[in-house]
Amino acid sequence: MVTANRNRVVIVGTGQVGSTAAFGIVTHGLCNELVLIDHFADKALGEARDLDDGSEFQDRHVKVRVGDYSDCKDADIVVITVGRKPPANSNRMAELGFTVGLVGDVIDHVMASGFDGVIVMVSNPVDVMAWYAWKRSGLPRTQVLGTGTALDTSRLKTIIGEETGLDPRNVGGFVMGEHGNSQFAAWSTVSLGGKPFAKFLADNQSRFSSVSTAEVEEKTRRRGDEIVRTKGGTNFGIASTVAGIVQTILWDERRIVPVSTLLDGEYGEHDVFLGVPTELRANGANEIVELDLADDELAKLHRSAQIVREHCEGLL
Ligand SMILES: NC(=O)C1=CN([C@@H]2O[C@H](COP(=O)(O)OP(=O)(O)OC[C@H]3O[C@@H](n4cnc5c(N)ncnc54)[C@H](O)[C@@H]3O)[C@@H](O)[C@H]2O)C=CC1
Ligand SMILES: CC(=O)C(=O)O
Repeated sequence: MVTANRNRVVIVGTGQVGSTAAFGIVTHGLCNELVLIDHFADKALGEARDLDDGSEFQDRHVKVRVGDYSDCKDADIVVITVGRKPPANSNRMAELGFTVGLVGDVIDHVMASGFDGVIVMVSNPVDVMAWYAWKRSGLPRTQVLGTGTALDTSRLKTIIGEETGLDPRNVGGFVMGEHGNSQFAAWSTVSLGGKPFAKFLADNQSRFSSVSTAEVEEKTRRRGDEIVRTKGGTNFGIASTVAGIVQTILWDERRIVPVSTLLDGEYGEHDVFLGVPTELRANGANEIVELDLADDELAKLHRSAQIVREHCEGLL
């Protein structure tokens, strides 16, 4: 449960993703204190100083400082972004061997501090790492979540916005499953201006004849790879996603976000973390919204579960 005064967020890993997420948290003034930890203490120190130097021009002062694992004891949220920039032409599951040792070490240090807040996992492969962090930490299910398909859902909306020329915030619905190649757009949930998206396209053939759901879905799936290819990693989209999740939890906003959370019977799945719409509260990931997915969508969710579960095997 977060403290009433929304006191402290810790980010472990201050590379491209961690430092940009820190900037998002600072610019939105989400907490009183932001503590940065990195394997290279000088890197965290430099980022903290640089972030704090904008204090005069921020709406609210968030004190940013470098810290160590003892700072996790009283933290409300620990965000984990350790890893490495994704290699070109790789996939997220291929990062498992590199990341798992780092994440295990981080979880042990965080828990040794006496931490009892919410872990937000970002490191890839995020669904596997969130499950591993949940198991390894011994924390309740609500207190460990991954960013899941929250970023992919935002990407889907952005791409629909690009294709139609409309504001992406007109789009409702979810990308679900693995934050990886087996993710899927749950088209039965996707709407534009309140109309099912497929019906919206059919009703506006003359304007949007070139737009297809298959193409939008594929562009969404490939968006991360495209950005990695062009600039060597992704940071802004995920940073906004992390800041949004942190805000929702810290301020007990109760937004429904497709974070990666433990399925314990929902959708007929057990013991696996996947991106599904979940109500976020001050204590983390609460009720999963169990949608009436179409049969083909449910089959895709099961496929994602199978892939994620296979990669969890043997990690403990
Ligand atoms: N879930 C998602 O949607 C996304 C996940 N990611 C993932 O985020 C992770 C980080 O990516 P980048 O920031 O681009 O990499 P990066 O290489 O820029 O930063 C990684 C940072 O982690 C630090 N680090 C490594 N081991 C550590 C340890 N044991 N303790 C403390 N710090 C440690 C490094 O010193 C470095 O500063 C990767 O796993 C990447 O795949 C990236 C974008 C989106
Ligand atoms: C790197 C990654 O996971 C993404 O941008 O989707």
